[in-house]
Amino acid sequence: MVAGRFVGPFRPAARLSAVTTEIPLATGDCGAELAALVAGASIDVPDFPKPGVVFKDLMPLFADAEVFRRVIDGIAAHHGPGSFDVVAGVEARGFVVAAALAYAAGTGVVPIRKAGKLPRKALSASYALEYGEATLEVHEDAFVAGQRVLVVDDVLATGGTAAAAMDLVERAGGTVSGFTVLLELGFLNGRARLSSRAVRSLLTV
Ligand SMILES: O=P(O)(O)OC[C@H]1O[C@H](OP(=O)(O)OP(=O)(O)O)[C@H](O)[C@@H]1O
Ligand SMILES: Nc1ncnc2[nH]cnc12
Repeated sequence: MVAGRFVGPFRPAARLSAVTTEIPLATGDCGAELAALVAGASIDVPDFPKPGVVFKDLMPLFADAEVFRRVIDGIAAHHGPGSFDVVAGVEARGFVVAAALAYAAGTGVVPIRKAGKLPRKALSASYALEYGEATLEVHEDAFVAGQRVLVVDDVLATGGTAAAAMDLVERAGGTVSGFTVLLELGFLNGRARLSSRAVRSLLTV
């Protein structure tokens, strides 16, 4: 695998003009191979969802069977068997990562949902993110007391979403074992806000 090259059948350059093929050396917390996979399968979309924001689109990574499998298996291997009891994922893109990782690791998955979607009594946390504000919720009985919860998402930007998600996990009785994302926007300093947590990103840009 060469950093910056697409490894699967998906070739966004043929479909999307926004793709950048000159990708700088990829670095992250889980090794050069996983960093390169994420770098090679994300697309920068300027001014989405509002002017000034460069949106990191990871849909090509999810759509490429080989890249998706290698990324999910790589996360599972990095954490090691038995290092967490359940995966929690943040709606919506985090669900894709969370469900696949839970399946690969042999655990269950707890969805942390946007407000108003859960049918039973839920805990809420409101927060700001790079391009707006939102509220997350989790069922109050989502976790067995002390259950080790690996929280996952696709992107770490300001850290507002991650902080709210982990706060909810702990208020619901879980013990956060870590927070893992595919892609971190380092210039937004989200990691500093999560300094008491074990944060891992496959790729930091
Ligand atoms: O670090 P932050 O600044 O909080 O931003 C990161 C969050 O932003 C995106 O979610 P979004 O709310 O856009 O939801 P989506 O997955 O439904 O698109 C992304 O999936 C993260 O959850
Ligand atoms: N720039 C960005 N790209 C994709 N997802 C995000 N979530 C917050 N900021 C983001």
